Amino acid sequence: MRTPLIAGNWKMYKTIGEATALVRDLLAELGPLTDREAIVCPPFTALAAVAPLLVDSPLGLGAQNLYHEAQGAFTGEVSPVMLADVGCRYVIVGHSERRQYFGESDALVNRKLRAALAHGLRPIVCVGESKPQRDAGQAEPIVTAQVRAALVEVPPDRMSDVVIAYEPIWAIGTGDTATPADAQAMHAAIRATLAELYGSEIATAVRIQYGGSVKPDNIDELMAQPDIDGALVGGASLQAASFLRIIQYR
Ligand SMILES: O=C[C@H](O)COP(=O)(O)O
Repeated sequence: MRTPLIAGNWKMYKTIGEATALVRDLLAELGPLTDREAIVCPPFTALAAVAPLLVDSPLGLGAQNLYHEAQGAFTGEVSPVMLADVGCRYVIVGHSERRQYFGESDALVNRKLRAALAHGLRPIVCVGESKPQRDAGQAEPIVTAQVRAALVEVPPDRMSDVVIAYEPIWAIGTGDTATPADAQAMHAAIRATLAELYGSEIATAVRIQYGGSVKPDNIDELMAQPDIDGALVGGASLQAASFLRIIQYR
């Protein structure tokens, strides 16, 4: 049985003071989580301030990116060792904004994913098609190819730590969510690809999140789909009330 994962990706928002205030507001309202997991992914600068607030709380901690080396002369980068050290359990890898604005290739995404696993982090690897790709009927082959590329040389026994996030690029920050049926269809295609790569037992156990304009008013219908195992939430994770409602999907 898959435990759904709701993750808040705060992107490049929240100073240390704002981040700690939001975490305090979330924890004030959030009861114990028994059938789901929830995490926040603040910017790097707020991780160390947020981490102690989350100890023994229902919320976990993730980062938004990492570099694939443990240490070295890589000015400006942050390593998986450092993320584990600050208390992260998860790290987002290959978000479409990183692919689009920072030129991250499938090969780099794969290196980052393997580095995360090597240092005890759970990667949330993002895949998704653009609007022109969807309009051309190429969404499924493009997304499943991204999944295959991200998982090169990832052995079966590490797949229980991998989370996949399907985020159609045209749905991110636009208010234009994929319909639950379209999202479900892509999630099923991703799971079929996982079954080809690893067999059905492992494929059935991997969590596949949906991301892209997830809001309080669409989370319930999305989570009702059989292959949607959580959400990667951007804008709606920046306010306590909306993120709490998403975590508390029915
Ligand atoms: O990582 C989160 C996604 O990019 C979705 O962002 P959004 O919820 O603001 O559309």
